Amino acid sequence: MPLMIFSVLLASLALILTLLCTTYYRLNFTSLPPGPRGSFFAGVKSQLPNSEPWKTYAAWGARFGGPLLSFRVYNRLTIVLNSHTAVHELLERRAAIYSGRPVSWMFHVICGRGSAVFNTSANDRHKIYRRMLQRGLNSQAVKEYWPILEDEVDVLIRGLGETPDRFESHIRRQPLVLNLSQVAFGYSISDGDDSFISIAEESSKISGWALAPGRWLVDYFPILRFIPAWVPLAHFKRQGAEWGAMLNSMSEVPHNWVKSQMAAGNHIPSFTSRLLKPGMTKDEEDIVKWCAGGLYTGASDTTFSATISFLMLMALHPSVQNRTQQEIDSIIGRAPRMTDVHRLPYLLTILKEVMRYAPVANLALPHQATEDDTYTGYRIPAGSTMVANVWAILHDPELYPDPFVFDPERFIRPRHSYLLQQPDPSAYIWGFGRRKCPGAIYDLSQMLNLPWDVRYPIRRAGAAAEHGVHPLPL
Ligand code: HEM
Repeated sequence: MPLMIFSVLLASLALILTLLCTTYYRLNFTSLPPGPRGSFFAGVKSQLPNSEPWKTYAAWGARFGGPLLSFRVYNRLTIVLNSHTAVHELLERRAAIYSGRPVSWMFHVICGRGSAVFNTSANDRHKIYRRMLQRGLNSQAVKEYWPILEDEVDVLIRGLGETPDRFESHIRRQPLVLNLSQVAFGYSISDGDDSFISIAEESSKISGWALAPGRWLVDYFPILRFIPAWVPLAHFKRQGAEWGAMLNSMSEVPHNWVKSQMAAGNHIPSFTSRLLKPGMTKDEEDIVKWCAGGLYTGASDTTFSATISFLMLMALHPSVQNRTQQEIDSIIGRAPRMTDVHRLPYLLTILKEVMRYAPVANLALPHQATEDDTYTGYRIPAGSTMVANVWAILHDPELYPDPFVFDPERFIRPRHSYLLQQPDPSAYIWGFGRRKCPGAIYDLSQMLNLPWDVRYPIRRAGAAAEHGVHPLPL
């Protein structure tokens, strides 16, 4: 008996020692990826740039070497992936442990936006969101929106022709009308000053302020969220509550509008009306609301930015425009429709090059590592914020020679050419793993619909550029 107790004690001791040694080894002999270390308390907070952080991360990556870069702001560790191999291995192949979202205590908790598709952690609810979005945005479903897409371009052209000085608002109207109103809610926006547009713009601004990195101490010391709002220094609590109430009522407006239309029996079929069912629980209805909100939020700024980049690059490269026109004239011989697009290979390469040259989401959206991991000998602790530097990858001269030259030809080199064909940027621009953009097919359809119909304003802008006038009023 004593021998048995002794053996059990010995085995337990061995187990404890092994655990201690493993932990000690992991903490000490595998190190964090290199990067700037900053001050003891705030880390690199004061070194973070106010704009274009992707360029700073790329420069830090080059300075410190290696596929990963790490830095700390207060107590939060960020790991930047500057290489396509690291992105592929971690965010795609190991997606099961890299698909979380870092919590922004200010935005997700104090402003109450944690249940949005973008913000929720990779849990069962997120899976339900993704299934619902997939149903509404797969290639078959997207075909149903083609007539709306085609009609909308006519409105855009008319607007650009009649009031070119309101260029930006015409382009902004396009994704808003399509996604917010027609597709998500069956709502038709009357003009550029519609209240739905103001709501959308306001909510995008608030989200930007509430999510600004390094701005809110509560994001780094979440215990601060328990400070009562009346305490003089708790300005963030009062501000967050005010923004939260505004954001909440803004997402309620379109949702309640659909419900009232349905009750009156005169609604236009939409993503929301198709999913709302009588007798739904509050939570089920909330899921529909957040998904429709995701459609709108995902589509507005992204599509706007891609459209502006496309127009500007076309205006600056008249030879590319002319070649597109020749392709359309020789292959289709009339204004093409959505079904013709895949017969226009040059047009498709232009879109690839626009997305590569001026990516919309230069850093995609941050993911979170949900378990401890290692990569190329570096330690990645659970809870790290993982940032894919999409801009650095799409401007990596090893993947894309002369990366700062706008050259659609790079994607159509003949197979036998001594120059390798360059990777399709679609592998990076839509994000990664279980978080990849569910609106990719939809957005491509929308973008593919643009080029021929906007060629008139593009031509005018191009001609102006040749005479030294700024090509577009940006
Ligand atoms: C040029 C257009 C667009 C670009 C470049 C783009 C890019 C992205 C990127 C980079 C992400 C983050 C992926 C990640 O975390 O790894 C994302 C997420 C998302 N996008 Fe898009 N997007 C575009 C248009 C759209 C459209 C048109 C919709 C809806 C109709 C949409 C809906 C969403 C949603 C709901 C998410 C959140 C996914 C999640 O967290 O699970 N996006 N998008």
